[in-house]
Amino acid sequence: MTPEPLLAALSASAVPVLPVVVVEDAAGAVPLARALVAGGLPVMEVTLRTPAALDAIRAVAAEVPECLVGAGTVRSARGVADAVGAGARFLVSPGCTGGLLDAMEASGVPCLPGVSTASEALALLERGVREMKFFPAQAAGGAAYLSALAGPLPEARFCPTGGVTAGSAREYLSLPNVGCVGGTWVAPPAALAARDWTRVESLARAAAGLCAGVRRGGAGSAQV
Ligand SMILES: O=C(O)C(=O)C[C@H](O)[C@H](O)COP(=O)(O)O
Repeated sequence: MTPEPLLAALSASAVPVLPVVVVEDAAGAVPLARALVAGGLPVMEVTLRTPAALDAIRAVAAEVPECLVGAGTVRSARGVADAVGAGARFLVSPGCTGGLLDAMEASGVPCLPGVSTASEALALLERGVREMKFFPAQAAGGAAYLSALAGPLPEARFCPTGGVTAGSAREYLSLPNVGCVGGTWVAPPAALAARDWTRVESLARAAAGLCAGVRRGGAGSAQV
């Protein structure tokens, strides 16, 4: 069964912003998810970069069902299995290999494999994958680069991540080939370390306000 495309769903939602979080303390994951939901962003990508990540996914999946929790920094078939086993409802990777894509597709949950070049995007399109993460977005060329890909690769839809900020999110979202934007600016490591959920909620609310209603791409506008 082909899972529901993630970017299409986020793009169609009121607020196409994907908070990326690096969780050092699994005990903070539930209040973090609740703060994001309260701020208007009911989705969270937990990067598999810390020992606490899988417990964090497990806790949010069990206790905050209104938050769509997924895993980021998925780099291997093992990471796919661990993340889905913990309850991840989507998977995001910084780059992609054939083996990783096989595992992601077999997982049964929506995936955003990472690319940063036209050739990598073409390789995914060749496999029938139209939704991808563009990483590291800012360092790889930013909105100008993505805009340039829209001509030759009109069917590809991207989630730019890596260096995206409150200041650049709207510019990305105004591109026809961007379905949502992602990043840690909504839940910065310092706020998580301080367990400052009020700050996270207010950053989420600001991001939601900033990005609501921006004209954007997404599967709905994907004309091939
Ligand atoms: O490796 C992955 O799969 C990732 O999830 C990478 C993250 O999306 C970015 O590292 C977030 O970048 P910043 O928003 O600039 O902090």
